[in-house]
Amino acid sequence: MENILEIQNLSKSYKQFQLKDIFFHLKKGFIMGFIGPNGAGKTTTIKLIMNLLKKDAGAINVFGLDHISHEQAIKNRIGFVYDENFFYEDLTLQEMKKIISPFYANWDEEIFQHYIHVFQLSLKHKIKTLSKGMRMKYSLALALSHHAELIVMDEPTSGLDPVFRSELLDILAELMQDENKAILFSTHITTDLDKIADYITFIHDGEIIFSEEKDTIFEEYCIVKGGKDLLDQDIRKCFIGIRENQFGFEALGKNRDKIRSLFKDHAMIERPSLEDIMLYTVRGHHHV
Ligand SMILES: Nc1ncnc2c1ncn2[C@@H]1O[C@H](COP(=O)(O)OP(=O)(O)OP(=O)(O)O)[C@@H](O)[C@H]1O
Repeated sequence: MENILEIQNLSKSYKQFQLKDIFFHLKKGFIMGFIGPNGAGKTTTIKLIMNLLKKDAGAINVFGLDHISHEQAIKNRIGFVYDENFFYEDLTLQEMKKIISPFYANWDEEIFQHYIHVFQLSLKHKIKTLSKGMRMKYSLALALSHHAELIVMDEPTSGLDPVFRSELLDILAELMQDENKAILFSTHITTDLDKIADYITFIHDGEIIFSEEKDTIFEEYCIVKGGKDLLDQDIRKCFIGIRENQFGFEALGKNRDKIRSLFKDHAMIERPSLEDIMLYTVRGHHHV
């Protein structure tokens, strides 16, 4: 299966933050959720992919091409949505579209008009009158109207109400009927991804914790709930994160089979959500 996006040993240092040896790849036909808490490095990684920031080291290939030497050709084939999208505030949506659309060889006016209608936007309105959610919808309409093969979205659901968030997820799922496309979708609203993502890449403090198929993640990780009498030093070491209170504990573990054989029927073993995996990993062994 062909990789649409390949990132290897990518590094970038700021004064107080380092992106360390980032690696992951995204295959044609799949949706990847890129998750991590605030400040983990999601936007920095995405800006590096889009060559909006200069990397210190590493390689980024999009459609098998280096992202800098083939920047224009690559950007023609990417639909990019992020909340700092630059628009001229005094222009109408129609005027702004007229500036943007000629940059894309495959611009499709019919699709654009379709999304403007579905998203209930008016092309006569000025950009500066748009709410945060409407602005995001406009960015989406632009990104989805040039037959992009890779859609890169940085926090596309932030600022959107639950009804539209759900509609957006349906639109993305529909786009994936075309097996030649792929989507990279960064968010900290992990419930959005439970539904549609095929792969999850989890970044924390500038490092990739895992980049795996979603189903594999759910097979591997588990939540264990039990009484405090079950906990000793060795057992604690089996867990990635533990929450304890006076009655008992709840913990995130990896290697479900090993944990099941360790606890037998003395503890409850459940399927975690992506949010559980993120929270326990970030908080580690702190008491809460
Ligand atoms: N231009 C910059 N100069 C210095 N530090 C920066 C700069 N841009 C980002 N950072 C720092 O890099 C870290 C990662 O930021 P980034 O925006 O990539 O995180 P994120 O995962 O997208 O977070 P969020 O979910 O809050 O958007 C943060 O600590 C941030 O303060």
